[in-house]
Amino acid sequence: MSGYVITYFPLRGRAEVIRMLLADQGASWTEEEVQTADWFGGESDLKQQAVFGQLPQFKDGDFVLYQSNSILRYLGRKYGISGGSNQESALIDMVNDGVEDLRVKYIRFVFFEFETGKEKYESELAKHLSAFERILSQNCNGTKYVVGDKVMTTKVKYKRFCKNSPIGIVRRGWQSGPGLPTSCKATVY
Ligand SMILES: CCCCC[C@H](O)/C=C/[C@H]1C=CC(=O)[C@@H]1C/C=C\CCCC(=O)O
Ligand SMILES: N[C@@H](CCC(=O)N[C@@H](CS)C(=O)NCC(=O)O)C(=O)O
Repeated sequence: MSGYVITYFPLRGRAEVIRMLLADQGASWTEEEVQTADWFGGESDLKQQAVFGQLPQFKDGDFVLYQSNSILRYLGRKYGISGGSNQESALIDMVNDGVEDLRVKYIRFVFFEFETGKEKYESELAKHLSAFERILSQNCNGTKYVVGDKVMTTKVKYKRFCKNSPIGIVRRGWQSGPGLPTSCKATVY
């Protein structure tokens, strides 16, 4: 066993990309599921323990880490998939930060504008995703990854949270997938 533990709600959410990265690397991990009622009802003292009062929490043996993107970068460095130079790493960070921005839009939509903002969200989504497609297409004519040409150097994968609402990142290859806007080329989970 690797000694990895992901503690999160029973959701894909911010834990899913960590799971994807580990799965891509052939690593195993344990899941600690926190029920949202316990979390918000104060039954779990994890919220007090959590550095910023939030999940996911990631453990690598005794090493405990929070912040999903920090966890991704930690694992990226650990597995040697965070870029072959300072500039490659910066480009990877740039794309990941772009995904974070999109995630925030998605969260706003899901939690605050689900009934009222669906049309707007979906119409703007293609535009947001086209930025990632442009980056992908500019590297090796779109046949490889966001950065570099080696397998696992940097990869983007969209994840489907709900119908036609893909978001999320994992450093991975890309291809057309079902359930996405027609202009979007990405793999859907
Ligand atoms: C029952 C929810 C209780 C947890 C509330 C929590 O503060 C919200 C987490 C969202 C924040 C970022 C995400 O990706 C998280 C998930 C966003 C949307 C749900 C997507 C469904 C899924 O990923 O499986
Ligand atoms: N920037 C943090 C955000 C973490 C976050 O928003 N966590 C949510 C779940 S996705 C949470 O713990 N919500 C419960 C709470 O805020 O009490 C990260 O990327 O890990």
